[in-house]
Amino acid sequence: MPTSRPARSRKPGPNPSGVHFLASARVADGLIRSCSPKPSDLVVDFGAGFGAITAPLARTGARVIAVERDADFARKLGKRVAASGNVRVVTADAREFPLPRTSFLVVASIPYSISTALVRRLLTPRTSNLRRAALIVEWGFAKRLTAAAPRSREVAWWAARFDLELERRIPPNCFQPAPTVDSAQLTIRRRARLGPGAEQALSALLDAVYRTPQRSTRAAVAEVIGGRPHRILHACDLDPAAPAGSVRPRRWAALAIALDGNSQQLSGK
Ligand SMILES: C[S@@+](CC[C@H](N)C(=O)[O-])C[C@H]1O[C@@H](n2cnc3c(N)ncnc32)[C@H](O)[C@@H]1O
Repeated sequence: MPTSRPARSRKPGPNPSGVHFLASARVADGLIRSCSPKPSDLVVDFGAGFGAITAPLARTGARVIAVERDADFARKLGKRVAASGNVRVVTADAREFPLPRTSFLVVASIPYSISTALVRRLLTPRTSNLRRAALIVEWGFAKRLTAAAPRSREVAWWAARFDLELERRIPPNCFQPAPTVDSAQLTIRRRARLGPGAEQALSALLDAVYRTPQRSTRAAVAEVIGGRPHRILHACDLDPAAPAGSVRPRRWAALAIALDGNSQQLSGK
């Protein structure tokens, strides 16, 4: 896996706060490139700090919302980006900031302490308008989210509807001060939205799977659809005998789409 050599970006100055600021312009650029924001896009930077990501984001011409909880950081960032005209700095907690009601991107080096809460807000709701995200997160967190067979129903729900990819390792020396852990660039891309019927089927499948992940795929699916699931499992190329918890979440999404299609055919829709 490639690592990124740090290329210094604008220094934030003395840092008694314990916050790990991104100090690599190359990492910031890579993050932005993977979302390729256009001037018509709305991009949110959560935990914007002094703008290591906000400032290069502003140069893409996209509309940028920089959310920062620390009022002093937010004030300094506001001054830094005042001339750009396309950045709104908001002093707020990222866990409560109202998410955009239209399609949006997220490019951010998020505070690791709120990673789960933030990703939950972005990926759990059926109505989420998130289209794409590039996040710097703790290495272990990125590994958990991108595991082929997630350990929890929650992560499987995210991975069934979004492509979650661990793009690259980001070493501690890309930050100032350097953290004790490795970080990662996590890229998130929404797949085609499921219809309401397929989403309901997916939710029921994941409930059944993660209640007893070690039982067979055949048993888990039979619980949801009743009767014998052999034909649909075969059609979806799923091994009936494999442990349900070993199946990739995107395969559950494909099965949910097939189940929804079957029920629509049966009801003559
Ligand atoms: C890892 S630093 C990243 C700063 C900046 N994005 C950078 O890359 O240099 C995380 C930032 O998130 C801010 N922060 C911490 N908790 C937050 C929260 N709940 N909501 C919004 N910002 C938060 C911190 O003040 C800090 O500026």
